[in-house]
Amino acid sequence: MGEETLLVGRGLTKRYGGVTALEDVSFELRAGEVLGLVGPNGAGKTTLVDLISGTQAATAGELVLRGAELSGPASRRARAGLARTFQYPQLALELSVRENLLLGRAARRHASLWRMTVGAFAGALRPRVADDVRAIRLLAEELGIEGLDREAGDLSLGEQRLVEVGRALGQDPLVLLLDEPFAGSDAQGVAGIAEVIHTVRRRGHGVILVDHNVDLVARLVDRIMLLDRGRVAFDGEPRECLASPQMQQVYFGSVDDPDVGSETGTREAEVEDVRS
Ligand SMILES: Nc1ncnc2c1ncn2[C@@H]1O[C@H](COP(=O)(O)OP(=O)(O)OP(=O)(O)O)[C@@H](O)[C@H]1O
Repeated sequence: MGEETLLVGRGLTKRYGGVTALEDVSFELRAGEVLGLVGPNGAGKTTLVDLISGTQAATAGELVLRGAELSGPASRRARAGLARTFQYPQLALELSVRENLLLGRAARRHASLWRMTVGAFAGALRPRVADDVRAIRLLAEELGIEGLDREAGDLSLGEQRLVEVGRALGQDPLVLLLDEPFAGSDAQGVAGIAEVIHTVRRRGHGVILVDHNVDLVARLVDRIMLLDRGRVAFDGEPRECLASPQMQQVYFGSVDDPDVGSETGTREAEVEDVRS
């Protein structure tokens, strides 16, 4: 793991009217690091991912990516090196798997879908298309994505997730934000997504992985940040996090129950069982 600081968040706060979704959250993601973000429903995990990706504007706080302020709309942040997936995959359902993956390759180069469309019509993309198509064939092989000509709308939820994660990897992100990527995935999907996480780490870039499955997260990440009601309850080594009183308190409301494993084991079984 590299020591270089990749992304810093300071004092991030988000209020929706009277609801405080996130309160004074600070964190650091180092180059080559995978940070797990866990916490019960409503803890603020998706809100944090939204604030980082620019999907939502922060009420307060700042973000710094490789020493430069990270701000503005999601498209600008994508060009700066951020890629994300959503809790509910957001593919262009009428396009093929190949075309969806191509969108990822193009997103880093173009300011917006609008400019991308104009660019495509103007022929600006043409010289790169052959390279992109080749790269996508390799990417699909690596992740176990089959049937590149299928319409995205015909895919199962798990397949859509894998394509969305593949599309995000195609952006060659400095920071990849994955919001519950395993839900609805079968074993092959989980393996493909884990491969993406390892690839980003090997490149010396960073991943923030949100998931309910604490056990699975603990096996894939270098560090875990536990959120509880919008605040950071724990930030440290996965094993220490699993054994921490904060973990017991947040998930069970008691520090006496030592059996976090059985709870997370149940969730893992859900991942295995939800075949799509
Ligand atoms: N658009 C919104 N308007 C009002 N409140 C919101 C909005 N989005 C999120 N919230 C609230 O902010 C809090 C944090 O929500 P968030 O979705 O970030 O939690 P989460 O940890 O991702 O939960 P889950 O695991 O269920 O996805 C919750 O209380 C939620 O109801």
